[in-house]
Amino acid sequence: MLIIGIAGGTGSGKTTVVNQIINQLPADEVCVISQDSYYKETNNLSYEERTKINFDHPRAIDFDLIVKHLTALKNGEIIEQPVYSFVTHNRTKDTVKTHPRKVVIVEGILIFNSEALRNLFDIKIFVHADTDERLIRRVRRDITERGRDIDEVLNRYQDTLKPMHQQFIEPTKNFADLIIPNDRFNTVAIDIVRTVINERL
Ligand SMILES: Nc1ncnc2c1ncn2[C@@H]1O[C@H](COP(=O)(O)OP(=O)(O)O)[C@@H](O)[C@H]1O
Ligand SMILES: O=c1ccn([C@@H]2O[C@H](COP(=O)(O)O)[C@@H](O)[C@H]2O)c(=O)[nH]1
Repeated sequence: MLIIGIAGGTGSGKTTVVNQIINQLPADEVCVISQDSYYKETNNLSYEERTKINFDHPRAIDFDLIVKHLTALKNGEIIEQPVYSFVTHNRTKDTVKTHPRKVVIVEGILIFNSEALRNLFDIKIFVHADTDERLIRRVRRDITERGRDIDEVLNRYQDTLKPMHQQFIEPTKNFADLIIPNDRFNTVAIDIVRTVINERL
């Protein structure tokens, strides 16, 4: 099994890069684990309280469960990946059966913050896009796909996204084996990653 970790700031294009990597691979040879699925359960909080959570701080993530699930996949076991709702800011009651595959891709802003998780990756990739580009993408995406308004996105950006990016996400670039510049679509980098994967398949 080849386990690839793909980190990078919000809006850097991690999900897009993952989709570009996997869209030419046989579906039964690859699976994706999203860090967003592993936000800690907050059933004890009201919706109002959940909107105040700092989702860009490592303590918001259930790293123990990601490590447990990844280890289970490595051991050939099927896992029940949680499903997260950005509308309710909580896990839903659903799960997605995720089968062990030859290639497992884990993507998320904070995945290189956990040493235990880092140690499970065979290849660590950091997707980079400039701050202004990421902000523009985030504003567009959160309004069209995640039901937010412009004030909510900009306030969250100033109060948490920017400082958390500087404190926790950008420094983990140093752990990367490969940095993909993604201000524009980077087909050369995607081809290189695909070649590495194909060699291992
Ligand atoms: N290289 C790129 N050029 C232009 N837009 C991009 C690029 N990569 C991603 N996007 C767009 O930016 C937004 C955020 O990308 P996404 O892959 O969801 O980022 P992330 O998963 O890192 O938050 C999406 O709307 C996506 O279509
Ligand atoms: O309920 C939530 C949980 C998280 N977020 C934001 O999501 C991004 C991480 O997702 P990307 O796809 O990598 O952008 C993170 O910056 C959180 O602030 C949210 O808005 N609501």
